Amino acid sequence: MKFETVSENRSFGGIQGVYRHQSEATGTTMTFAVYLPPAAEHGKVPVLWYLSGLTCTHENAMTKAGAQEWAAEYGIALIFPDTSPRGEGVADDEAYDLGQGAGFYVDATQKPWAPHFRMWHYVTHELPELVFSNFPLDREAQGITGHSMGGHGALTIAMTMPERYRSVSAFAPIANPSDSDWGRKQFTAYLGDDHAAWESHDASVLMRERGYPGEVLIDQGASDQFLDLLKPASLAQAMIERRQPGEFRMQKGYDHSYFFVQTFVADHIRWHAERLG
Ligand SMILES: N[C@@H](CCC(=O)N[C@@H](CS)C(=O)NCC(=O)O)C(=O)O
Repeated sequence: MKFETVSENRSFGGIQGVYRHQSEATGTTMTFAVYLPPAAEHGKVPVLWYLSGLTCTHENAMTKAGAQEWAAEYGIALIFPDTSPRGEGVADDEAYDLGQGAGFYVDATQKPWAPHFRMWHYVTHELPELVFSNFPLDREAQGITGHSMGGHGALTIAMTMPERYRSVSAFAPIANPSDSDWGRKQFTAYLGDDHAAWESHDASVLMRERGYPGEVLIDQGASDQFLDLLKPASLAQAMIERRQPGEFRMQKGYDHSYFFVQTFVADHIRWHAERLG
């Protein structure tokens, strides 16, 4: 699989790269970022996938989360995919929470989204094939995290493929999209009226039905301006019903922004590093 280098910068002794490739999954050019820690100079390193939220590209977390310092310290690589296909021939919507920048980590089945909006396949199949064949990454040591819409992606992907994603955490995830305006509108657009498909992309439903075989770490700002849309209580309730091991932390005074993410990112990277060994 071919890709081109957009930029590479030294960061905390490692390399923060941005790359571009022609994606078969989305039929578009996709940009992604990879942070390789210094340890990657000596052999394959564990990988933490970081999925971003609404309106984001590969760049938001890469420049705002402050994750590289901790990834360097714990010897773990970071991968930042984009959040949707983009471009002139790609369907879009005027709203910030539908279309480009809002792929919701599903494979759309409905018009006009189906031809390009295949972010589940992109993030779980195509991009892994590309990065594992081209970077010194340990395929057997993958964890996944994300923020908001990306937290939804991380949780649903990890609970669907726990044998592959050996650790999972989330920052302020969209926790119960089939019962939220951050979910119903997008699932109707991308997946139609097939509520079984909705449920297979709903972290609270998946938590109730299958849970995750390891421990789960969730951080949620207690002053998050989007609490009504994120619905953390649904996920916390589902974790209790499932007897899911893990930590669900309400962080006093924190909002939804990257100031919240950058405050707790070290805890999350340590969490993954400890489990990916
Ligand atoms: N209406 C807000 C909502 C979007 C929002 O808060 N997005 C979060 C994820 S759900 C984000 O990470 N924004 C980009 C950033 O803070 O860099 C906006 O357009 O900024």
